[in-house]
Amino acid sequence: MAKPHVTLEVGNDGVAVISMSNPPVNALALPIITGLKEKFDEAARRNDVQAIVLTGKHGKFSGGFDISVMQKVHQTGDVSLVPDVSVDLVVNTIEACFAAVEGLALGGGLELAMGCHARVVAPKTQLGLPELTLGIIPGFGGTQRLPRLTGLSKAIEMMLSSKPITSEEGMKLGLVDVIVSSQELLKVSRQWALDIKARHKPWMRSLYRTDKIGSLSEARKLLKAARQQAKKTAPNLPQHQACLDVIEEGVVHGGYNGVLKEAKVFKELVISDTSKGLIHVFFAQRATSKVPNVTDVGLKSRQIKKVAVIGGGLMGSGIATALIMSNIYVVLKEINSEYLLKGIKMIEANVRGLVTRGKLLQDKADKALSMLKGVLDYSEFRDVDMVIELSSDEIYNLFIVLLNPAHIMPLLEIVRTDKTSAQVILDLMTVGKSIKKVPVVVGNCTGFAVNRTFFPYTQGAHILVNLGVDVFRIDRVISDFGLPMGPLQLQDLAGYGVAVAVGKEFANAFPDRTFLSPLVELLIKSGRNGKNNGKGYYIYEKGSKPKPDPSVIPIIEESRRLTNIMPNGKSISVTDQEIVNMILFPVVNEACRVLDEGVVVRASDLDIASVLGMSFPAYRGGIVFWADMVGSEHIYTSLKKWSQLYGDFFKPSRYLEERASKGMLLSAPASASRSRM
Ligand SMILES: C[C@H](O)CC(=O)SCCNC(=O)CCNC(=O)[C@H](O)C(C)(C)COP(=O)(O)OP(=O)(O)OC[C@H]1O[C@@H](n2cnc3c(N)ncnc32)[C@H](O)[C@@H]1OP(=O)(O)O
Repeated sequence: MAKPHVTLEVGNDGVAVISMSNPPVNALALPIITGLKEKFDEAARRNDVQAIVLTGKHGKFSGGFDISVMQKVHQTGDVSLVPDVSVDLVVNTIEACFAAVEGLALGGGLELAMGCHARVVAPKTQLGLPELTLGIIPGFGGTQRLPRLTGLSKAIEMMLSSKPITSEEGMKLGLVDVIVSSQELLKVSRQWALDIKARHKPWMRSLYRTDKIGSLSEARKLLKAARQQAKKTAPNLPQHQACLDVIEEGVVHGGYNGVLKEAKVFKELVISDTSKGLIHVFFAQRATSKVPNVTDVGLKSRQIKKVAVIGGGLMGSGIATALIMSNIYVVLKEINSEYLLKGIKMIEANVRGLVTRGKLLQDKADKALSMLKGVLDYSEFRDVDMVIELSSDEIYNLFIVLLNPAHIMPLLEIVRTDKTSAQVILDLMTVGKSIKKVPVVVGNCTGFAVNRTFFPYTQGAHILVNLGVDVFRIDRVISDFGLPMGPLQLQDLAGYGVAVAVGKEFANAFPDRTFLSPLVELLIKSGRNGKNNGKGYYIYEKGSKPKPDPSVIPIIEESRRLTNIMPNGKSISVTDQEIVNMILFPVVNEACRVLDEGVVVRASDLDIASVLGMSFPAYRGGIVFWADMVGSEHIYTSLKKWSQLYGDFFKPSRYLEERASKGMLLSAPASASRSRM
């Protein structure tokens, strides 16, 4: 592959076209930034250059600053690896040129384009500043220029949500000056550049505009509302408040001062734990697409247009929903018309639910439902490209595992056994991606990757409850840590039937480390079934948030009497941090076993599985990454202490012990010989 480079071509019209080339997305790698500086200098020196157009090769402007540079900063702690671009390049140099943009201009890419005098953009181009998803803020002047081009309110929305807009919306907002076809992009850009140079069109230095910012009091009102909103929606994410502070600096003290503050805050955030976690997740998610002996052996995935799904239960209908929504025909097979009708109704309800929640347009919903056909025999299977069998999967030595609800949960576990062909895995990965899931290839074991790793999660909570810790405190502490809800509320949500069935399965598979809590059975006996019947640890009423139910306390006390594990019959006293650790260190311990047995290809796959399958906070980088940040030695000594006090549930695994004693990262590659795949 060609190295990242920047070219300069000067036409007879006197326009220099500076092009960035770094496939696949023209990320602004260090050689690109150096190349840009050199080519701009060269263009400024040359007498034959009248005007400059900046563009990207391969149909894309730029996907932004090279994120791997920030990963290097995390590995080395050397923040000086991030070049000074915002003042040095954008303010001092690029402001004299014109951007010809197509495909995408994200992050630093859009910031370069905004630094230019005008933006000539191809249709359907994605324009956005997604930096906050990486734990940082825009660092090439974006926090200052976007509000000045689109208005403060829209700019705040774009940065805080990280969602891109299209060129068409950008045109309405003032971010885009003109939309032209991709074929005409360069021609029109050259003409614009010459027109502006000749003063036929006005010069626009976006950094110094004030017309869209509004009055200081209006701006402060907007920023205050955004701060309050961010406190609620992103309580553990420092970059949101920091971004608003930097925007405010520019509003109060002018764009240039805003740029200076932005550069300073960017460098502080880039070394934050949040950025480390989120950037790890960015690359970890992409690494799941690289599966040894599947994606590196020259195979091509087959096109899957029609899939037969056998079984229209909860899982089957969820999978069928996901498939039809991605334009894949589905033949849904059931054993009788009653079940078939039920399955179809469930799919219709899934699709309607998405329309009601504003996630799908009605015409797309109609189109999706038209791709579904229910059948009672196999005659329609003639021309299907794939059959997904949900009841007796073992026959095929292949499983796919989706967590409920299957059409919403983003993770797809593809379970590979020694008889599964690489081609089938590859085809499934492709289908998985086309139904907008993230496929992770895993080995076969009870619970597969996610449920196996997280089986101690609820059990740890039950031990704590039986040791006398308040149920609602446990849930609060875990949601403050960053999971969407605590383990007991999660149990309410899943229903107690699931808890009993899953509990039995794990008790059989791992009797040495299963804590048998009588609590769920007691709750069922008292007529509770969690959210399903409105009564669990919490009371569920339509339209209001779950409320802790004080009448559950006597049931919990009964459970404590039965288990009798409180030391001297007294509740243990623990800090909030200890609650987090007593629940999550056993999960890390199980993750170690999963790594040791080679159930996942690499540790970062388990991070992605935990983030997408359990909603483990992405800004903590996933379960293994978080554990390595905490340190294996601390986890090991804590577990060892608790195992002596409270039993084998906490007993450290061999893998953890070994790594802790050697001071090794848990994520360092495990020995290949133990792989289950
Ligand atoms: C100072 C500045 O303000 C700071 C910044 O600019 S930070 C960067 C901001 N930009 C972003 O966050 C965009 C990140 N990229 C993306 O969202 C997506 O890659 C995309 C929408 C551009 C393309 O998506 P898609 O077509 O699905 O391709 P995707 O698989 O994600 O990426 C293709 C390859 O490009 C790499 N890549 C994409 N953007 C990159 C970036 N900004 N830096 C480094 N590598 C990048 C990916 O890692 C992947 O590499 P791989 O093939 O080796 O795994």
